[in-house]
Formats: sequence, structure tokens, C-alpha cells
Amino acid sequence: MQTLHEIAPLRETLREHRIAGRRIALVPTMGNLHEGHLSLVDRARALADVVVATLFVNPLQFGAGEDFGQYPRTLDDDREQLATRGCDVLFVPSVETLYPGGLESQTTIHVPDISEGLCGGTRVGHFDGVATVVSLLFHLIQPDIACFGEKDFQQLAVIRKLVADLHFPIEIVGVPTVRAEDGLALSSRNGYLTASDRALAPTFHLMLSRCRDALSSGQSPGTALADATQALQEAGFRLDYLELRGPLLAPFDAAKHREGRLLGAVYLGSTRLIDNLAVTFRSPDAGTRHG
Ligand SMILES: Nc1ncnc2c1ncn2[C@@H]1O[C@H](COP(=O)(O)OP(=O)(O)OP(=O)(O)O)[C@@H](O)[C@H]1O
Ligand SMILES: CC(C)(CO)[C@@H](O)C(=O)[O-]
Ligand code: BAL
Repeated sequence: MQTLHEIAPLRETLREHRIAGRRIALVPTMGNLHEGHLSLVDRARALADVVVATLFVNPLQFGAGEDFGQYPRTLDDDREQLATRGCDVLFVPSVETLYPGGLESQTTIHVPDISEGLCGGTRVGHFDGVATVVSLLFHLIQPDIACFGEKDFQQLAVIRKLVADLHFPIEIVGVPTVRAEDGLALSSRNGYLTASDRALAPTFHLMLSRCRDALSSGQSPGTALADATQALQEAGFRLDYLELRGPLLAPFDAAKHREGRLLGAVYLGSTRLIDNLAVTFRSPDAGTRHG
């Protein structure tokens, strides 16, 4: 695996792969890798000839008072895991390399509507930072495909719209959430949890699963979400949001939608956890015999 820190050698390497007609897959990350990230690398490996991973803790997507300084940086360990999983090129730029003019005057990308609400409601400006760095990486690397996790479901939706609106010729692949055995979605930020909060954390997924089951078996969204909110608060979580959305994160419409997405964010101490589940609704005439 080649590890590159600068743009010129990255461009040169990718040019050679492109001339040789190889299909390039990109896996952008902020590092501190776990099986969730590695499942993206596996998917990229299966879909392309060359896998490029990036490791960059992007200051533009962290708000004031968020954990940019504290975010775990574990390059040696990450390199080893990526090489073992068959990554070909690892790009690890510095902040100065990606944003040479400084953060204040950086040209940014805003993806309207889909960036609002949910995580974008709490982390104001977060998705502008994500859309900006992902656009930069798309321009630099020009991959044929790029893999993103469904754990960050709104991020995936923002990137799909970004790619459609800006006509990037890139196929976006969403990869299902990888979980610990107890159900907790793997996340670098799980490492911030105290032992007692880590023991409580899977209850978040459990409550979301119960709410999903209640919704699919016909309970009204109002009641199911209110019950889950109460259960989460009683268990000791501070709720950021819990919402049911329709396809492509549109406002849920019970008359129209047979599929939805249940999305939540909670705090345990100062650690913020996110998760989401697909919801399938029984059709109104399910159980009715026809013909
Ligand atoms: N459990 C997971 N399953 C599948 N994909 C994941 C999982 N966790 C992260 N990813 C994906 O990996 C990519 C890089 O994510 P990132 O580096 O932010 O990891 P993270 O563990 O989610 O960190 P954070 O705690 O900052 O959210 C994103 O596309 C993200 O959706
Ligand atoms: C997509 C991403 C690498 C952009 O910094 C980041 O938001 C992440 O790790 O999900
Ligand atoms: N996992 C998405 C990146 C972030 O939380 O900043």
C-alpha cells in the first residue's frame, strides 16, 4: 500500500491507474478505523481494481466546542488495518495541503434542504464542511465509485444529492451499518464512553428497534415515537432527536409511504451517538385475502 501526503504524487499515481484502464473506488474516512470502515474497504475492493482510502480529520465539519482537537488520531494502526484489507493507496493530507488558503476564505459547498434538520439541525454548518471536503476529494481523486456508511444516513443522502446536483460521474455506494454484538453501531466516538455509559449505549439501538417494530406493526408514529422518547429518557439518555422520515429523508407521509427511516441521536454524558433503521410498513390491506 502506498501512503501519500501530498496532492502531486497522488495525482500522478491515479493518472497511471486511469491510463491502465483501472476502476478506482474511494473510501473517505476520518481515521481511527474499526470494522465499520473496513466493511467499506471490503465493498470497494469487491467493486473496483484500485482502492483509495483517505484519512483526514476535517476541521471544516466540526463546530465550535466540538471534538476536533480530541478526535482520535491513530495513523500507524489505521495503515496496518488498511494494508491488511487490500487498500492500494492511502491519502493522508494535512489541513494546509487541503486548505492552503486557510479555513476562513475556503470556497465551500452547501447542499440545500437535505442538510437541514436531524444532525444538521444540531450541528449547524456540519454538512457544508462534509460536502466541501468530499467535493475536494472527488475532484482530486476522480473515483468511479465512492463508498459511505449508512450509519451516517443523512450524510449519505447529502452526498447523493451533491453528486446528482453537480453531475459528478461517480457511483455512490451505501454500506449497511456494522454493529457490535450487543447492537451498538460501531463508531470512533464510542471510544469516548465511560465503562458504565458503554454498558448502557446498546439500549439506544434496542429502543430504536422496538420503535421500528411498533411502527411496522401499525402503531401510529406519534405514539411509537413518544413511547421511545420516554423509554430513552428513563434509561438515562439525553435525546437530541428521534424522527421518522420517508424515502430520501422526505417528511413522512403515512398515506403515501410504505417505507421509512427511523433516525435518532442521543447524548451519553458529552458523547453524541447516532443510529438509524429502515422501517417497512404493512400495507393497509395486509392480511386481507384477494381473489
Ligand atoms: N458502524 C459503521 N458501519 C458502516 N459504516 C460506518 C460505520 N461507522 C462509520 N462508518 C462509515 O465510515 C465512513 C467514515 O466515517 P468516520 O470516519 O466518521 O467514522 P465514525 O466511526 O462514524 O466516526 P464518528 O464517531 O466520528 O462518527 C463514513 O462513510 C461512515 O458512515
Ligand atoms: C465523509 C467524511 C470522511 C468527510 O470528512 C466524514 O464525514 C466521515 O468520516 O463520515
Ligand atoms: N461520521 C461523520 C463525521 C462526523 O461526525 O463529523
